[in-house]
Amino acid sequence: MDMQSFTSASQERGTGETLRKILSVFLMTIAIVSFLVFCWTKRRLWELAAKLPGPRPIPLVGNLLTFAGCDLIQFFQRIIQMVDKHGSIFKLWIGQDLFVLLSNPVALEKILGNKNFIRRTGYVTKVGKPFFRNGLLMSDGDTWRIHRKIISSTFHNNVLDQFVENFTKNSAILVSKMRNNCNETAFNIYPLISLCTLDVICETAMGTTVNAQLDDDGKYVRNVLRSLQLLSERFMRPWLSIDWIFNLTRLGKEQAATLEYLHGNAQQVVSEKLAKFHASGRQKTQVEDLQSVKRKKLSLLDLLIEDEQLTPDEIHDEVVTIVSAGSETTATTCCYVLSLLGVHQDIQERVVEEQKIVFGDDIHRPVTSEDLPHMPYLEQVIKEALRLFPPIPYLFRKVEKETDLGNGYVLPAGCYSMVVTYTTHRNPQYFPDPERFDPERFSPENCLGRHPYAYIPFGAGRRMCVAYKFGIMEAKTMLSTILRRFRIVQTVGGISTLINDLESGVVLKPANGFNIQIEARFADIQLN
Ligand code: HEM
Repeated sequence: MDMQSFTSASQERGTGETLRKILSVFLMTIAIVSFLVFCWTKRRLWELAAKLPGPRPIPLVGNLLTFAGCDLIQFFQRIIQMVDKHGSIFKLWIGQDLFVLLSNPVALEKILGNKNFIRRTGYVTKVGKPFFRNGLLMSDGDTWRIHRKIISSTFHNNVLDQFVENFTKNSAILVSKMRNNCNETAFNIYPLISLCTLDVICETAMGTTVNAQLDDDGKYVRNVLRSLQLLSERFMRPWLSIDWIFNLTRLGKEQAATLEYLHGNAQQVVSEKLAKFHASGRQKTQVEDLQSVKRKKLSLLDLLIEDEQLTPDEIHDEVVTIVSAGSETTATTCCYVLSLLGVHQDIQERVVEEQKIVFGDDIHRPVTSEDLPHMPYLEQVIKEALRLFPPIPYLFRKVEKETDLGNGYVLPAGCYSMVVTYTTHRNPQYFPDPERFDPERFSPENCLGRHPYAYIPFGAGRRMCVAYKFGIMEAKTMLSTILRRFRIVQTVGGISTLINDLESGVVLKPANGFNIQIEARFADIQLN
């Protein structure tokens, strides 16, 4: 190499190095400025978070390690222990996200009662979206507002009354299956009840008979039940919320196949119903006209199609959401009631006495919609069971605006609130001796003056369960049908076994099931 080319090569190297230096200074400056902007935008959140009680976080991961390696039972227990330790308002950092756990009715009212706080958390939505797509549970903003109004109108009292016939039909199948378990030592009632509520919800929501109770190994039934388990499993593993990681796992692949089948099935039902509606000349039913509702025996899907406000895809998402939201919740409610009555025989007998007033000794007469208002004590029992064991243990909302909770704590905008229903319902100020099962708490006189957010099994505010009346009516029908025929002799291990075993998946239920022993109230039950 001559001198000239050596000089120009070293000049080029020098220029390259200078450029590299300028680039690294530039990138560093961007990183520092971004970090400062990030800190600046978060400063108020951090400032207010610092004033909230809670366990000490670790930089970057926050309190995530508290839950490392937890199964669904341990996760729930850890949350309850933390409420015991830190009180009814405290914070948890999950990575960079601030969660404030609330069990205080006054604070709850400020969050759940705020009509502008309708978004749930990003995490819940991310994990739930593949299942429920854009249905009510997942949507927000104008889509949610418009859809909520439409769906609420389909749950008209006349439509609900018409569904009682369906509740009764499926309850009759349930009790005929329960006969096989009569006088056995003990059995888990959950699978039988959940197949019954699945039959009910598929028929009332979609108008399709899936015969879950008569063929529990059918493809549809297997897929629905498995899809709900998969949802719980993913929900409990935050690292699986990252789609590409989840999609590589066995769970991810199984979920994709399950959902492809379920959504395909629902799509087909929607298309067939749409075609039928168009062929019938698009006649719309007036839900206010009881006779017409009764004559047509319409499902919620039929009503949404007739309404002609939602697109076929939107209808699909809403129907899939209703099927998922409406089956396990009511099933666990009935199972808790039966388990509690197995422990509290005196209360069980009082429920049966009330049934005798309505039905006499007729154990076979189907429940009608007219019968249901005549079972106020059974309703109190259901409400008290829902107090002790709310099927949905947490409610999430994004706190969109800084909110003063009124007791020295202020929630920063951008944090998430996580309402812990289970501990909210055990506040001795509103429910003295909270662990005691006492349906008298829900007598009309005893409810007077209670804080409206002290009892929230169906949520509260604008996003409260859209179908709570449906849930109560279905539970009453099933329980009336069961309790007129069978006595719950005992609940294995009593209530403490239920409590120690609680796992918070899609719903809160004991991991080892609801193990009860039953016997026939009348000898002829073996023959009918
Ligand atoms: C005893 C039974 C039930 C219980 C305990 C229950 C409880 C709940 C709770 C706690 C919420 C969330 C409320 C919130 O975030 O504030 C909810 C929402 C919902 N529930 Fe229920 N539910 C029951 C039965 C049903 C049934 C039978 C259906 C359908 C037929 C249903 C459909 C829905 C839907 C679609 C939502 C979402 C509402 C929205 O975000 O606007 N639920 N339910």
